[in-house]
Order: sequence, then structure tokens, then C-alpha cells
Amino acid sequence: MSLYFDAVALLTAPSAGGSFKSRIYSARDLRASPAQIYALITEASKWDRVLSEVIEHADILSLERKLTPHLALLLVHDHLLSKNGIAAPAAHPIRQAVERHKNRLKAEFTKARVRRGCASVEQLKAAVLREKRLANGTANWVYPRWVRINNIRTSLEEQLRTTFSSYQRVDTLQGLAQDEGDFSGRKPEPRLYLDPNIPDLVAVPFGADFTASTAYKNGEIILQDKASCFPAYLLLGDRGSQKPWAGDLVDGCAAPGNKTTHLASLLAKQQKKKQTPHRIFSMDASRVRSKTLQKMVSLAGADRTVTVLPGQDFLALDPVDPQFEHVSGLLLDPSCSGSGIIGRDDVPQLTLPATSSKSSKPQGKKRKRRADDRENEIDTQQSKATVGVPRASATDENDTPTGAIDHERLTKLSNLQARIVEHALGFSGATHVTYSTCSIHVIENEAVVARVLASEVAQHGGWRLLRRDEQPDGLRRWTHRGVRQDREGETDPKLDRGSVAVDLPDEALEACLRCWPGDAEGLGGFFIAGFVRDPQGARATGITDSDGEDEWEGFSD
Ligand SMILES: C[S@@+](CC[C@H](N)C(=O)[O-])C[C@H]1O[C@@H](n2cnc3c(N)ncnc32)[C@H](O)[C@@H]1O
Repeated sequence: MSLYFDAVALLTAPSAGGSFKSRIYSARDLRASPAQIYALITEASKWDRVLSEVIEHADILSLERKLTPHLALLLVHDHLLSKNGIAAPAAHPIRQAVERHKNRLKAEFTKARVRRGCASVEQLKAAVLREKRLANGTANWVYPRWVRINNIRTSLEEQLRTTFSSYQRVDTLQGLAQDEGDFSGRKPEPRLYLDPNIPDLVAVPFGADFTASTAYKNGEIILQDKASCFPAYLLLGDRGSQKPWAGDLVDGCAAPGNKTTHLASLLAKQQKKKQTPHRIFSMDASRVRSKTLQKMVSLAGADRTVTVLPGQDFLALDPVDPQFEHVSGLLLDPSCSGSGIIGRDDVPQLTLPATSSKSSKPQGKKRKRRADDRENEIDTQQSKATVGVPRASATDENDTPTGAIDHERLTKLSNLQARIVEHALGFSGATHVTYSTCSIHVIENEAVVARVLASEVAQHGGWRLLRRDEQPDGLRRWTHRGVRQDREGETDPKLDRGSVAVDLPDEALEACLRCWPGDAEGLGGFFIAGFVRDPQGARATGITDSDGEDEWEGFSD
């Protein structure tokens, strides 16, 4: 039972900063596991509208004094939708308070499904999500599931013939969304969109689940957001087997390993049989996250190419260590504020059941007030959980803040980000470096680029930005480019110090790529820029590829 009381305590606690998830994981005195609590809240919040309707129509809040609206929503969720029902002993009074009404709840749930013209619970879920999006004004956003084909193990053609054989191709991303609005009870037709910007990337409707598929279990397909595919593609480009990449690579902030395995996949496509194999040094400062990185590398079949350095701080890596002398490209995707990540930032806004229906109607307001009063009384008595204040560290994946910008935190992050990129520019044989974040803030993006370009290491090494016309074909066509100032509404007006403007020339902004949450591209917020220098700018390294050509192959295309 502690699961439900802990969950309500966290849902109703005042925000202490950080993402909701990080607040759960750093909470004190929880009796249930944070993973269980997070899963319960996330799932219940998808169903909140229909559950509230069911609870109101069954009128159980008026009948059961022990239940509060939050508690009822979570319990009824598990009672109706969880495989194992309510996670509490059968004799527990709170469990009984729900199960006493099982026939009414079931009947109201069926009515809610039929009212929406849905033949199955799955269809009802899609319909309810659509309703939710219509209500919060995000109905036209398309957030597909992005699937990257891993060229080490398979090819796009093979996957279209097998895993996606029953999928119908659509010409636009929006074409994927149509099924969601169809409440007719028909089984939705699986649809697939071939991405025009990133090779070997497809989009399918968000609900598609591949976790049980052979292709997923064998590492033939990898679930990776489109924006997260930009860095490896920007670094290695469309070289093809005639002009393959030469030299080794470093992924300096690599866990869980999406970009490392993407680098390995692109190399596998370019690799010539005779060519000396490339090496990718992939590291993460977090030992725990390095384990995930290693697992992902093995699953992708990239063990021969990738050397994982577990727990390695990139800043402590010696750029003149002989083992890195052939490193020509580095990918840096360090920890950031995570402000571009969709749906991760704050407490789910639940639609809660009101108490005033049927029998309680005449005294609704009073009852509602009493229910609200009960909320804190009951829930705080039953859970001792207190919300923690998550702290960002170099080993956090990302430091996801709430809406308001903590300028100090952003400044610290951007200092670290600039140090990491400058360290990469110090590798003597490096000619290409990419920098990326999943932040929307200029201070972590264009401002870091401006600082890096002005740094001594960049100036002395002859580094500049990879211009738009030099970028791989798919990315050259990407229209969303760098900005000088944060977009309105993305900084807290009370903290005008939070907004930073940069003084980069137009060509430099054109070189930077942006993704924005909430537009028609179906992505979260993301930023990426590439740095290059001509080989003569790099200290002579004597790197040659297997054909004896100089390492530098010019810009990819
Ligand atoms: C945004 S995540 C990287 C995601 C990864 N590139 C991917 O695509 O799967 C940032 C990672 O950087 C790591 N990190 C932060 N500072 C680091 C440092 N100085 N050296 C190495 N890793 C670092 C964090 O532990 C975290 O796992």
C-alpha cells in the first residue's frame, strides 16, 4: 500500500526543482521503490481522464471516506489496468474500498470505452491520449517512434522486407498520426515513414512496440530519436565506401551509447574490406552508466570496433597519449540541462475525479472541500516520503530543470561544456569535432560555440565551424539553424539574467543546427555544431588510410 501513499505524497509535494523523475529518485523515506512509483504515476497519468470519469460515475469518493481523489485515481488504475491488480494485501482497507465496487467500476469502464467507439482497451488508450492532446492544445504534434537500422547487423532493405514487411509507407510524418484519431474500432494499419535527413532512419507511430521483436533483441534495430542521430552523421557524413573515414574516433560522453553505436554503424557502411579497422574509444565518467554503454555496444555487434573506457572522465584523457595519436574525429554530447526533452520536466498534471456526482450532487461543493482536506490528511499520515533536491553532477545524464531557469546552474553547465569541447580540440590529430546538447538554451549552445571559437586552443589550432554547405546532404537540407537569443517564453521573465545573447555572424549561425519541441518535425529540443580544421592546422600525425591516401578527405559529400 505504501506504493500508493508514497506516490500521492510526491504528486502533491511542492516542487523542489529538478525533473519530477529526479525528485522521485532523490526522495527520502520512500517505502516503495522509486522505479515502481514513477511507473505507476506515468501510466496512471495517461489514463487520468477516463479513470476520473469512471470514478465519478461509480461515485466511489462519496461512498468511501478513506479515498482521496489522487489515491482513488492510482488505485482504480491498478485495479482496472494493471495485470496484478492493486499492489496491497487483499484485506487492506484501502484495497477493499476499491474492490467493493468492482462491478460498478468495470461497468463504468466498459461504458467509457463504448462511448468512445473503441473495441479494445488498446484503442481506448489511443483515444484517451488523443483527447488529452486535444485538451492541452498539442493535438497536431506528431511524436513518432524513431527506429535506426544498425548496419553492422543488417540493412534498411532487409528490415523493410522483414520487421516492417506489413507496414505501409507514408510520404509525410503527419501521415503516421492519422490512426490515433480513429476511434472506429478498426485495428490501426501499421505505417512507416523513411526519414529524408538521416540515412537508415525510419519513423513509425508512437505506440509501436518493438521490444519483443527479434530485430530489436538482436540489435538489428535501435530505438533512437532522430535528433540524437545528427551528431554521428554530421561527423562521418555520406562518405561511402569510395572515400571512407580515416583515423580513429572518440566519443567522450557516451553512455548509454546511442551515438557510439551510430558511429560504428556508419563506419560499417563505409568500411572497405582491405582497410585497417577503425577504433572508437567510447567513455563515460559514470561507472554505472558505462555498464549500459558496454551492453549496448555488444548488442549492436560493435565490440570489435569500440573500446569502452568505463568510468573515464574525458577531461582527464591525455590528448597526447600515443594510443590516441590516430584519433581524427571526436563526438562530444556532454551533460546538459535537458531542457529540450519533452515530457520529462515536471509533475504530470492529472485530471482528478470530483466527488460531486449522483448521490453527492446536492452537497457537491462541501464534499469536494472535504475531499480536498482529506487529501493531505490521509496521504501525509500514511507516507513519510519527502521530496529530495536533485543535484547535478558531471555524471548525471542530463540535469533536467523545471520551467524556471536557474542561471547559476546553466552557467556551471555551460562552463563544463565549453571545457569539454576545448579539450577535444587539443587532440593533435583531430580534424573534426561535434558538440551537441538536448538543451534549448542559447547559453548551453550557440554561446558555448562562440566561447570555444574564441578560445586559445581553437585559434592556435586553426579550428572553425563546419559550414552548412559542407555538411552531409541530409543535414544541409535541415532548415532549423542557430539563433542569437533565447526564444520568448523560454526564460523566466523574473530572471532576465537567464537569457543570453550571442554575437555570432550569420554564417556561424547557419552552421549550427537546431531542433525545437512542439513543431511539425516530431522532435524534442536539440542543438548540434561541427568544428573542423584543415589537416595542415593539425600537427603532422602521419595518419594515412590503407590506400596510402592522406587522412584528410575534405568535407563529406
Ligand atoms: C547526454 S548524456 C550522453 C548520451 C550519449 N551520447 C548517447 O547518445 O547515448 C551525457 C553523458 O556524459 C557523461 N559525462 C558528463 N561529464 C563527463 C566527463 N567529463 N567525462 C565523461 N563523461 C561525462 C554523463 O555521465 C552522461 O552519461
